[in-house]
Amino acid sequence: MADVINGYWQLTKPGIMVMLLYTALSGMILAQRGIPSLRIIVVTLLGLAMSTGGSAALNMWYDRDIDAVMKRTVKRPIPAGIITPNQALIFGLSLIVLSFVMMAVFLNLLAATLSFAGAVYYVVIYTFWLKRSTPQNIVIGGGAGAMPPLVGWAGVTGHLSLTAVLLFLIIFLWTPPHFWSLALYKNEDYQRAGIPMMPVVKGSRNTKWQSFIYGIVLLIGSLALYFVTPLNLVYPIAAVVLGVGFLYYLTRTLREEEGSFRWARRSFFFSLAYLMLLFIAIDFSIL
Ligand code: HEM
Ligand SMILES: CC(C)=CCC/C(C)=C/CC/C(C)=C/COP(=O)(O)OP(=O)(O)O
Repeated sequence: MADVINGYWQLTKPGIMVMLLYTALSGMILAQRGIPSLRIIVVTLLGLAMSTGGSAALNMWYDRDIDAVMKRTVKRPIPAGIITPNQALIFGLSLIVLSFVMMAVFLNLLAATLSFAGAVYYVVIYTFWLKRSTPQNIVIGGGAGAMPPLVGWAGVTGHLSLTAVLLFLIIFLWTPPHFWSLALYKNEDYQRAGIPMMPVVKGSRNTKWQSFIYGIVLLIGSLALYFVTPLNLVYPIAAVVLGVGFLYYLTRTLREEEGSFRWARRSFFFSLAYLMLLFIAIDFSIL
């Protein structure tokens, strides 16, 4: 029984979900320029947890064939035989529908629709279509993971703004260096599963260069936020320090010899710290 409960929990990709919720909360604090009401926080984050968790479950339902052949994913609940594919399908669909209804009734239709659109984007556009067909899969698919701040913003204000779009853009530009750093050292897995990730199709050198270029554009995009919404100096300082730090890791990755993945691994972990700290800096720049 405990195995099954844990299996359902794992279907939601909890680690990634927490980060997605964190970026949404950060967007909410910026939209409110302070702490929003507890009711809005709870409904928005619970709704998003259900739509992101539900779409992760549908991703695992659809990808069960490739998850079973990749070392990193073979222990997931479906390939491990803990949850059946149909259970995952019903669980994922129910969470997404419930999330939409709850947000539409208790929050507003824009937030509910954006959250639903994020789930469709991740499941249908990324998982069903792009992931198995093009090396640009995660560049375009990154848009799904960038949607939570838009949902948070809409949850608080009932509309969108240029500032919200810039938060989206920051996560969108961050996704390629985040994911490709990992894909470099998980290349064998993706090759075996036949997924056309960038390092599989274009090789590691080309992928590292592309990551570096996204890193530069990300630094510029993160600074743009400072010019569209009032923030104190903490933000641009953090954006420069973190952005230059990320570029340092990506440069070391670029310079390490073929077959060594020490800096690729470090770049992946730095990407997680980068996003967390940048969004903390946003909130510290207004509070
Ligand atoms: C298309 C977009 C993305 C792809 C393909 C992707 C891919 C991945 C993969 C494959 C891992 C697993 C690492 C492992 O199992 O060792 C991972 C970890 C992680 N990702 Fe991403 N990611 C994407 C976007 C995002 C976004 C938008 C966020 C948050 C805003 C995020 C946050 C995280 C976190 C926190 C982890 C570490 C926790 C964990 O592994 O459970 N990712 N990512
Ligand atoms: C607003 C809303 C509902 C947005 C949905 C956002 C969402 C769940 C984004 C997840 C992005 C992500 C972690 C992709 C993992 O890629 P993968 O599935 O290829 O990774 P895997 O190989 O680990 O399965």
